[in-house]
Amino acid sequence: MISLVIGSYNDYEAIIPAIKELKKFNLKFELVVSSAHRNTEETIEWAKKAESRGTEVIIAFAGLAAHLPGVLAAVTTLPVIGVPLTNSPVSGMDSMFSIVQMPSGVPVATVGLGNVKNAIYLAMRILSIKYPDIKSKLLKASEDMKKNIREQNKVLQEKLKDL
Ligand SMILES: Nc1c(C(=O)O)ncn1[C@@H]1O[C@H](COP(=O)(O)O)[C@@H](O)[C@H]1O
Repeated sequence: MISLVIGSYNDYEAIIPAIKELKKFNLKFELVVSSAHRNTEETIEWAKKAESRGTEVIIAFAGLAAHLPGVLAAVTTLPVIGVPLTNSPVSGMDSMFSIVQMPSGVPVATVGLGNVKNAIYLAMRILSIKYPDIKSKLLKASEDMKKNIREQNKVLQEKLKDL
């Protein structure tokens, strides 16, 4: 199971594309709101129990001073992916640095600013080591992507003829 955490209910809108991706691939997930800053003890308790509840990868989405992924990573050995959201006056630079600059021994994997879908793909890659059906889904998605680019190229070549 993939466990998704958002630091605030206000992050929900931004992560809808990630939820759609999870549903598209028919992956088991849970989504909770929990904050390392605002309900610290509960967040730590949740993360400590995550593995025994069946979580295999945690994805933590947060904006501003995004300490959430790092705090989760500090209390579990599960892989944690941190996603910097872009809702700040500095367009997510604050969350990106908070997530990426973890001290040695407490790694948090990350993806591009606001790239919530890539967090799902990265989680799938981690899980594909254990689950062949997830690997098949990734391979199929990769084939679809290639097909899509070939189609885009066809359209482009036709457009060029008209110039
Ligand atoms: N970065 C964190 C943490 C944390 O790291 O624990 N908790 C909430 N937040 C972030 O604060 C932003 C503003 O939240 P509010 O809109 O609720 O004030 C959200 O993007 C959330 O992820």
